[in-house]
Amino acid sequence: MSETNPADQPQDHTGEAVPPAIVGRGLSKVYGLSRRQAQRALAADDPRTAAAAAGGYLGAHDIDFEIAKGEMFVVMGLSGSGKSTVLRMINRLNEPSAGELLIDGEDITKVSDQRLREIRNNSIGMVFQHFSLFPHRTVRENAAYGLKVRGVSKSERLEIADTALERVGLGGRGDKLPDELSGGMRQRVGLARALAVDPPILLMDEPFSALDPLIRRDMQDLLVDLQAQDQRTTVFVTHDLNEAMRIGDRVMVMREGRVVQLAPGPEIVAHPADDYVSEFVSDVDRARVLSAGDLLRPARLVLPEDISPRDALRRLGENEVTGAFVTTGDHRLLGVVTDDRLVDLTRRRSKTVREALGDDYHKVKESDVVGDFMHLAGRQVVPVTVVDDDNRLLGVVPRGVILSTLSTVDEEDQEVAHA
Ligand SMILES: Nc1ncnc2c1ncn2[C@@H]1O[C@H](COP(=O)(O)OP(=O)(O)OP(=O)(O)O)[C@@H](O)[C@H]1O
Repeated sequence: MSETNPADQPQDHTGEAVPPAIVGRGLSKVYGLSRRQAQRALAADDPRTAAAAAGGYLGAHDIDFEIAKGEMFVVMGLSGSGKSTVLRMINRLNEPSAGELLIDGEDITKVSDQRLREIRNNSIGMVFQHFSLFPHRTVRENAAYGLKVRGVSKSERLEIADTALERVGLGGRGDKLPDELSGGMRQRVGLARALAVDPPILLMDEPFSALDPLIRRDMQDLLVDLQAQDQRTTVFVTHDLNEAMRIGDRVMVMREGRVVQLAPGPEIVAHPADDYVSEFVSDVDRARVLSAGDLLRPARLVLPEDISPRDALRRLGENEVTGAFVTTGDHRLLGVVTDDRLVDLTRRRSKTVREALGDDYHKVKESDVVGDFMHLAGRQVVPVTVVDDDNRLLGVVPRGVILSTLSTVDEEDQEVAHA
């Protein structure tokens, strides 16, 4: 298993570390056995077999994760891998057989039933694949349902519901009945119902899996937009790695009740932990998932702006390259110089490389996806060049790295391609 890699310790505006929103430690779930029998099975050398021998089923085993506040955390795996089991342990719809589950530091496996109800009502919203809307109530009333349960007055809850419907693109449709809407729109009502309550944590169990691909994509885009605005701690279950990539900050890949990899999507694509993960990765459109930042390599040669053409030529020779970047003292990119232009300058006895600066290179930002610039790679003397918002040079994406990454060649060959 790859390193658990909890989200980089997030900090608030004062630089204080912010504790994670949800922590799972050693979480296991055995179905069909008493707690005592389950714990006996979990203590065995082979818990899966022990659980089965006792007439139970090991749904999830020894799961560890930390979910940061505001993170979109995706749980992904094949059917039956234990995704829903893990999700439902977070609000104890599934009672964990072992382990701790902390929400804002409080272990909810130990709280009273009343406290659990409070946490479920106030802190955790849930969206399912089938939203089970009330067919005889209007879209607005359906969206307001969670607020009704919380005792919010009618006028207030209908107003909040309208705002939520607006946010999911259903403004003006509040008076309709659910069966007057398409499948995709009904899912939007379900989402509006969850948003109306505004829970700090949202659990989503395959919410888009029943939708046609195009509508599904729209819903993913909508979720990404909403998430950019709300930064709500969200746990999203899916069996589709492309969906996981599109929406997730990090992805936890599950197989047979265990975690096989937990990492940001691009890292999973670049370094799948095993053959099971590789199988998922082979279906991913890497060019749309990987960004310049994921393929970033150090620039081979960076020269200061006050270097003489003669010294610059010598450095090119020493480094066996035909071109180099020229930057200011604070790393801002001024341009590139090539050996032929430098030779020209030395002949003219020029003192500075500034006259030789060219701009025949392609600049991208770290977040630009490879698919948007890969056609430009290799057309220029220097590789695709990555800069930050202040035009500071971050590095390059060599053509060989792009080609080898997109064609799943391993890292060693990438280095050869880079050289
Ligand atoms: N209540 C239950 N009793 C017995 N076994 C169960 C129960 N719920 C789930 N399981 C089993 O536990 C395993 C994990 O189920 P889970 O629903 O978590 O998988 P999943 O990855 O979410 O799959 P899917 O995408 O099909 O929902 C499955 O083999 C399932 O049959």
